[in-house]
Amino acid sequence: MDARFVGIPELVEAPSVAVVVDVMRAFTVAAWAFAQGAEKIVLAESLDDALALKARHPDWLALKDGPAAPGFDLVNSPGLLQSADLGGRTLVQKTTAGTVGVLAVKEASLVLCASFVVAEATARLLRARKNDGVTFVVTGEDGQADEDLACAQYIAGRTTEAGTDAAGFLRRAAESRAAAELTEGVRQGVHPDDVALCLELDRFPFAMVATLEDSLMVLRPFRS
Ligand SMILES: O=C(O)[C@H](CS(=O)(=O)O)OP(=O)(O)O
Ligand SMILES: [Mg+2]
Repeated sequence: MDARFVGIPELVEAPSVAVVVDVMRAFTVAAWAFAQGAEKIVLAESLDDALALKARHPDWLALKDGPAAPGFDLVNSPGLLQSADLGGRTLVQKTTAGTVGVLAVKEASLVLCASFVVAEATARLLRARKNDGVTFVVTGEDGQADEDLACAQYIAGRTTEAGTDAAGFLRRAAESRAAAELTEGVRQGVHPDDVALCLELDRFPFAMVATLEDSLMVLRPFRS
């Protein structure tokens, strides 16, 4: 498998297969939402779009990163989501990096959203698909976020070599700028357990696949 690692600004044309990685925190949060029972997550283009979708579907829950805001029900924190009952619910998610990365590759034939908590399930799906080339979208810091790059490189390694050791990749994520900002209170809408929850390798057995449904990008868990 030929693995390419790119930031969002480098996405000039849609790849065939894209794995969009956001460890801290969008796709750790998405996985937790499914673990808490959510049926699907609609990835919104903007905060206004998220609120408009919720207005059209009053039973949907809107989630954003940063501080809580009027009209939004949830923030982008795995620690805060852990106690939410999301059974059967649809979420609308809008974040700074993760959801933007997915919308940039919505024309791809296969779009996976990934983080360490679904790493092996993501690699398993890629192994089963036997793709020649996979584009990993490193969503944070215009492709420089080391927590996302480390996770992408780990998943690429697991896809081709089952024995890839996670320790060094997890260490890089733990030492990343994002981890420091979450720990030091630079970012808002944070639970004290967020960094640790983002570093839980293979916490969940499912991958996450995003598909276009009626012109919306919709994320669902995929159990192989
Ligand atoms: O919620 C997050 O950690 C970040 C946003 S920010 O860097 O705190 O503004 O969003 P994400 O898209 O999950 O990287
Ligand atoms: Mg991030």
